[in-house]
Amino acid sequence: MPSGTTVKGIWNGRIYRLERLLGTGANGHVYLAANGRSQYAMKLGFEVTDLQGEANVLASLDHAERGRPPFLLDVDDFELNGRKVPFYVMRVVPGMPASAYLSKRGSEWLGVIGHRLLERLSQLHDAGWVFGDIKNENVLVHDYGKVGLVDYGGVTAIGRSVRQFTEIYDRGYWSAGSRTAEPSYDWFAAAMLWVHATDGKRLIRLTETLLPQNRHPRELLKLVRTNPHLRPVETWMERAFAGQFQDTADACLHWRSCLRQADRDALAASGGKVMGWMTGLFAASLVLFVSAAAVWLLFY
Ligand SMILES: Nc1ncnc2c1ncn2[C@@H]1O[C@H](COP(=O)(O)OP(=O)(O)OP(=O)(O)O)[C@@H](O)[C@H]1O
Repeated sequence: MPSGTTVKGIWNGRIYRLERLLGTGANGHVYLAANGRSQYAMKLGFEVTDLQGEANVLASLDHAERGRPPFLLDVDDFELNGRKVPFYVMRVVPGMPASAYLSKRGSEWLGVIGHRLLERLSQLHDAGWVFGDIKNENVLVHDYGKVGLVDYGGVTAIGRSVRQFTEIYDRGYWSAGSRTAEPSYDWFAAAMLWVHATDGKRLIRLTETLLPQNRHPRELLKLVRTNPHLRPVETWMERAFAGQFQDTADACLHWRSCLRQADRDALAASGGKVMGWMTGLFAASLVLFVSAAAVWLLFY
């Protein structure tokens, strides 16, 4: 719909002015919308049941996480050419997809962003939900690595079947487990996000060339072990692919300890008197990776 379109809710009567399209997906269009001087994200749906399902999940999350301001702000229909179009209004999540942020700001931010994503997942898991559809487009990153999630269409109560997922992030696709909503489902997808964000070309080539019966985490680990950006978190990736954390708090702790270890390795590597250029390069990449993380670990 063109910017400037006015949307008036039939039931709640609130009026919004559409400013621009923020994004589009399988379930609808999301617009930046203004009501007075405030800006919101408005999702207009194709299917009433899908949109209602997402709004219900957002309302339950707001209820479960009462300590923070509500994310879901309005749910209504409006009339367009004699047809009712369902919509809901939420807070704007600022930022850009994780891989764009890493390309722009440098892969040394992976440590901070990865930890913040795990913290957000930990809150969701504690409230009894699994995010389900973790993927690059749904993890938005802004100032100093702050992480926000969008698209709650995949959020599923723990124990049910995941409602919505993206094939290459799905552990079922990689023969690494079921599609039951468990915290480990999100750990796997988070690990895939980091492979995708730092080594997308090789990952896509792998998915195109592997026979379905050969899809297995060991193939993913080959990518991880030959990717310098992921070397510091290699043991975390192994455990995430195998679902081997006690809970998401444990996954956060292990991520931090990987960063600390990388920090120590970088210091040790730079402490030698004579450094070959290979060692120097390795140390430089490690220092780059951990410098943001170290500052953050000290002051966070
Ligand atoms: N609250 C928000 N703040 C800012 N941008 C948003 C917000 N919600 C959605 N977006 C943008 O709109 C895009 C599409 O939204 P969303 O993912 O909810 O649609 P979808 O139809 O469920 O997509 P998909 O096909 O990936 O499931 C997102 O990738 C994001 O860029």
